[in-house]
Amino acid sequence: MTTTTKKAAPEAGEAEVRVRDLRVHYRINGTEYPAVANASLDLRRGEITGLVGESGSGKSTLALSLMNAVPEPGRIADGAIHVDGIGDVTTLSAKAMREVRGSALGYVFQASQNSMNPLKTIGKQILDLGRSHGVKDLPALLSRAKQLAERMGLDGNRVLDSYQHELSGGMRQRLGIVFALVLNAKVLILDEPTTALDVLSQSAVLKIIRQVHDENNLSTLIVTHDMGVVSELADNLAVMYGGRIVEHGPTLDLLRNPTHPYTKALIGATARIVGDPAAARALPGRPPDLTTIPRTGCVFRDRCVFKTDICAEDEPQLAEHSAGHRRACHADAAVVGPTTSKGDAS
Ligand SMILES: Nc1ncnc2c1ncn2[C@@H]1O[C@H](COP(=O)(O)OP(=O)(O)OP(=O)(O)O)[C@@H](O)[C@H]1O
Repeated sequence: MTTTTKKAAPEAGEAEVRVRDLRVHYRINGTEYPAVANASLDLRRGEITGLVGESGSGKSTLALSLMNAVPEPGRIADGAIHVDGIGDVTTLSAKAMREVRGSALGYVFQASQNSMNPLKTIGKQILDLGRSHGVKDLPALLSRAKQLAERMGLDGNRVLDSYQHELSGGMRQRLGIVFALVLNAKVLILDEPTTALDVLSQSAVLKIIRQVHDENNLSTLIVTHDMGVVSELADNLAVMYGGRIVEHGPTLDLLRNPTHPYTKALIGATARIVGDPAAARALPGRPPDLTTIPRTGCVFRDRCVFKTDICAEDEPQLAEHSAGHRRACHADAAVVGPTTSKGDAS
């Protein structure tokens, strides 16, 4: 007789989500182009990971893949995404995926503040969410939603009785986070969670995200093009360019010792990190779009001040540079960092 033992949930620091060799394609005019290529990333229990990079680098596509929710004309072409207790989400049926979305995997998509149901109050939408996931104690669910809304600085009773059009963009963005957390998801994915907020509300909401993350020992991924936003919040940062993760490591280590020229340039362009807006330097050039991402060699080489001949021929692979710090670059790490000159983070 065989006995099955339920696998224990991961301890703090263990990987709850493991993305391996992920490739995601979009089809444009009959041709498939990779928006994410060879991406491998762990989301660890108790840690906030910031996924940063300029617009178009593939961040949202990677985040959507974690929910197996890449829209047409996109598809996950290769790789695996293991979520603890669920399995490889790339192989789950649509029905199984619907069950885990929201309950195990909480998500706030970009612009989700515009995607609430305009015909139902927020409270009714919370009840619908609960029913669709088989929640028995609906009053308890509403009370948790109210508490979370209050944590987000909102008037709980008022927002639950409101329709979307009665709420500001900032209020809706906070409510998006409430929806993501109300079913006790263990993995939280936030795509640009604070873009509709002014700077003060932004930092208040980020603080609350950190508290709720800590209290519930979550594995959290925050996607943003604004390195300043996540540098104060995330435990580790993954930097994307041209669909690749080009550097990944503990936040402080990465900010002090960037080992990829793109990370270094991003840091130098972020006034909040540099400290002096006048010293922040915009990145020269523009990122590639899907059709112009180089198919061979390093995707960043056209904008790289450290490029050599090999960069046109051979794509650098993400490899360990120091404990927990990975980079994909042919240039010597010591030549790229640390950031000390004017305009760099120091
Ligand atoms: N539905 C789609 N059809 C075709 N191409 C797409 C689609 N969605 C995204 N892309 C392309 O895929 C690439 C990656 O886009 P993605 O939105 O993942 O990047 P991002 O880093 O999240 O950027 P942003 O911060 O602007 O959302 C971009 O070149 C984008 O134009």
